[in-house]
Amino acid sequence: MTMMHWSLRRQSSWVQLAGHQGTDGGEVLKLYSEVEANCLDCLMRDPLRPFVPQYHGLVTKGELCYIRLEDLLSGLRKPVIMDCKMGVRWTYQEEELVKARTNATLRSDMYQKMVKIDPSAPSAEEHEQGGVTKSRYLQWKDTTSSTATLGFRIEGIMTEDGSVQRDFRKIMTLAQVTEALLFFTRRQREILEAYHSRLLALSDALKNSLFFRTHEVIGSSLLFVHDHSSRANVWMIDFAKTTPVSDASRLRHNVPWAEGSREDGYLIGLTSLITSLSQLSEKNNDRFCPLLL
Ligand SMILES: Nc1ncnc2c1ncn2[C@@H]1O[C@H](COP(=O)(O)OP(=O)(O)OP(=O)(O)O)[C@@H](O)[C@H]1O
Ligand SMILES: O=P(O)(O)O[C@@H]1[C@H](O)[C@H](O)[C@@H](OP(=O)(O)O)[C@H](OP(=O)(O)O)[C@H]1O
Repeated sequence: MTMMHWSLRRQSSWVQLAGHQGTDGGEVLKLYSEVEANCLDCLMRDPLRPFVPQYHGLVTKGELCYIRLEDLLSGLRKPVIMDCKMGVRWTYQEEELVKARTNATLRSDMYQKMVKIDPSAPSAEEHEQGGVTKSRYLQWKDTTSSTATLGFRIEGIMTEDGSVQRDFRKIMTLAQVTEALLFFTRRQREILEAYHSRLLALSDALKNSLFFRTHEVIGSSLLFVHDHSSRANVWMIDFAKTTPVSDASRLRHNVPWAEGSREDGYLIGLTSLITSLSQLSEKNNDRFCPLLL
């Protein structure tokens, strides 16, 4: 499979098909989720459609049902990929917090992951119990990365040799984001400018999107993809936790989250990315690869 899985745990949720002759390219199949299928249905009729992989409906294979999606890596040679998890509250929906309070199961796997990253993160009580609740773990992840402050975090980067770097979770400042973007693009101005333009176009489309106005977007990513031919594109992916909001008139997407507000902070993240890319796209910026100037 050429697609990248940041989470090996979920690899089994995906199937990749070869492109058929006479079609535009390959398709990938993602394990069916009603929430995600509903979102993709709406998105195919929304101004955001050009920013989302084309959705071709459902297919059943054996006992499992899958969502058919355009393969965003189709036709690219040695693609370089960056997955940015968007929003100030990337991982948890409000109802998950409520559930977690009533059913505070201790997770030893999450405790282990926490200790591996920072042995001093769990409290004395959590150390004693050898476990943390899921909501505690997810909130800790959000607040110890740029998620809570910059409204997004870089989950991982796959370079053209296929190796995956996941050392970006501790990034907290815009200056560190800029360094990561320079690493990701290998300082190629054309690619940085292409990403910048694409994000500005996305920002416009979001303003006109009924889908965006009416949905709490949680756990969604922007997938940045380019290859050696300097083709560069950004896509919105993963809508498995994106849900409609009944009183949508109050959703702003650009304010911090307070419990009950259902705000996701998606636009805070987009603005951070645009700010960083616009600084790099400035004409006189001297941080590009000299050969490519
Ligand atoms: N349409 C697509 N074409 C090619 N690759 C894709 C496509 N959609 C997703 N991917 C790849 O698969 C990865 C995981 O996608 P996604 O987030 O939708 O799945 P997930 O199973 O919910 O994973 P996660 O646990 O990372 O949230 C993305 O980072 C990307 O590399
Ligand atoms: O990326 P990490 O640090 O390994 O942590 C996982 C990640 O936050 C997933 O989003 C989450 O699944 P959901 O998105 O489905 O909540 C999963 O919970 P899980 O183990 O309960 O599935 C976590 O273990």
